Amino acid sequence: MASLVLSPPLRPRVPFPSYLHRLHSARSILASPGHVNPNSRRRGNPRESLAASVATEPRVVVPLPPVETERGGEQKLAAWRSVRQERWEGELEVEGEIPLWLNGTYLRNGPGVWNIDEHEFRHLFDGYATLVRLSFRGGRMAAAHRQLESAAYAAAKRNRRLCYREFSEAPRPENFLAYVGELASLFSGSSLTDNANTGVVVLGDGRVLCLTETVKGSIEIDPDTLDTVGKFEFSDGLGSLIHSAHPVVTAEEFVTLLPDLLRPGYLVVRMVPGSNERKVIGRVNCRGGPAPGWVHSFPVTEHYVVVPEMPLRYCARNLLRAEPTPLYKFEWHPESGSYMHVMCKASGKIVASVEVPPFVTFHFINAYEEEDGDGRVTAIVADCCEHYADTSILEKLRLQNLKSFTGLDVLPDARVGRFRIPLDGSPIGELDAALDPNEHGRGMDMCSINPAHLGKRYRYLYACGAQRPCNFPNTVTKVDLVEKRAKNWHEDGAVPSEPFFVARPGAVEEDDGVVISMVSSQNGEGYALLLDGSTFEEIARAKFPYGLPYGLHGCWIPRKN
Ligand SMILES: CC(=O)/C=C/C=C(C)/C=C/C1=C(C)CCCC1(C)C
Ligand SMILES: CC(/C=C/C=O)=C\C=C\C=O
Ligand SMILES: [Fe+2]
Repeated sequence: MASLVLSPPLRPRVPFPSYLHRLHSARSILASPGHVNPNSRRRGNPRESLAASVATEPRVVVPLPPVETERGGEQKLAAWRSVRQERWEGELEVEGEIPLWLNGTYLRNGPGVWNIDEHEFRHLFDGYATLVRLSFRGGRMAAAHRQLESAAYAAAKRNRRLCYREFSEAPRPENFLAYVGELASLFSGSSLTDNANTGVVVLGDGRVLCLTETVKGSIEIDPDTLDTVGKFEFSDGLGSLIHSAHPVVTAEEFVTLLPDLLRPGYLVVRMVPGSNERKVIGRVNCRGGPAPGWVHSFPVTEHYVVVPEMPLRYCARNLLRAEPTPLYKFEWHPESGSYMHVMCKASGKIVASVEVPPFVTFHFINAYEEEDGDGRVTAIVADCCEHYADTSILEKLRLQNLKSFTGLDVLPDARVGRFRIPLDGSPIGELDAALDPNEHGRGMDMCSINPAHLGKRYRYLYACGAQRPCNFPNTVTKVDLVEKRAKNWHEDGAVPSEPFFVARPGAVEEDDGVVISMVSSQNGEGYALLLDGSTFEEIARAKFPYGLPYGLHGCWIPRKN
């Protein structure tokens, strides 16, 4: 069994946090008889307030769990296996050179625990939120890993069963009365999960939030300790239960969309630093369908918010079901049309609403305004990771499918979908591939850009692409939207997470910086990978002492001094 003592012990050249070698790790608490909670057989309502559930656990050194092995002793990819670390911290040995200017913290959130005892979750998006941190200073790298103490996670640990509705999983009511109670709690939102497993953002005032698609799953954390601070309470009484998992966050504002399932549409809202109050910028009424389209993310330009209306729409009936449907809480309505709406940020007025070809996307990449010779904005260009209007990608993200790669090429094709939304009153917008998708192996998701280009013209995007055959995006790709070429990083059998671009302070070129990704490698290990943003050559990697589960989105917090 591996142990967490780094060998040989590293002697910091620059002061590092003193907690680096105080470690606490435990695998699958929910499966470990040693962790049976005395309350675990408790009946009644297992849901509780987040504040009550925030636990401060003792820091003790315990051995690392053995890396799971397949029959015959061959080690397995950790990406889709639960890797529980209630509290782990350590310095990582670096191969290569970390630029001395890289000074700050990269935080990544994502599902990382997909079981409760013997019960294995169904879908990638069901897993309990897992934070991994990389701290860079003076060319060195330290790391930390913790579970987020959401009420959903705390209740699952305490009761050893699912207590809240996750993306594809719902607690099974024990009888008809309990079922009626469940329905009532669904309308109040109390049965929805607060498992904030999708992203992590830094507000302009420095507060750090983990987020998911339920509004109650907005949870503040302390980036230094990864402690769960508590639920982020919005003080505005806007009342929506769900929002986009990806608000657009800058030093000046937090902008997000609140889908309205009763009167199909979206509220576009804005919150400023230091406040917990979202103010309504405006409202978009849906043009099609029985319900709003899923808005996992949306793009903005300097002056406009773009509201996508996909034919993959929320479905009230599916929300009420305990059993998953083929598209989970959603339904595909191609007949309802697909639209892109553009709202002026200053006035809340809708300046364009055009019909576009059908599309399926989780992630918008960026958007910008096109001007004519007189500086008048004539169109909005909005780019996304587009799945050819094929919803089967949702099914491909089931854990059973992710875990059973047979060598067949089963990842559906994806492209950089580029919308052109005219602002001259024409009713139709365009959607085309921004470059030949073969440049990135016809895989495209989990994207980032240089944040200095948010809402502006830009040339480069970073994302995960594909080296086929594969069942999941397995490359890190840099796309040059001007040359229409891509550079691809790949390692056999490895699964890299979202490449995250960090600009060099003082940089002039858009791609002057580094790209960080966390890789789960074929042999069961996990490492942080640094690529040069410009050449896309590997500049450093640093191995974790255990395998890393897959994670979703990250953020960068520069060090202040
Ligand atoms: C991880 C990720 O990308 C998406 C997570 C989405 C979640 C947890 C969605 C949850 C939902 C419910 C539990 C009920 C209401 C609808 C919806 C927001 C999809
Ligand atoms: C990981 C993923 C899609 C991969 C497709 O190729 C989507 C994640 C969505 C949530 O953040
Ligand atoms: Fe996402």
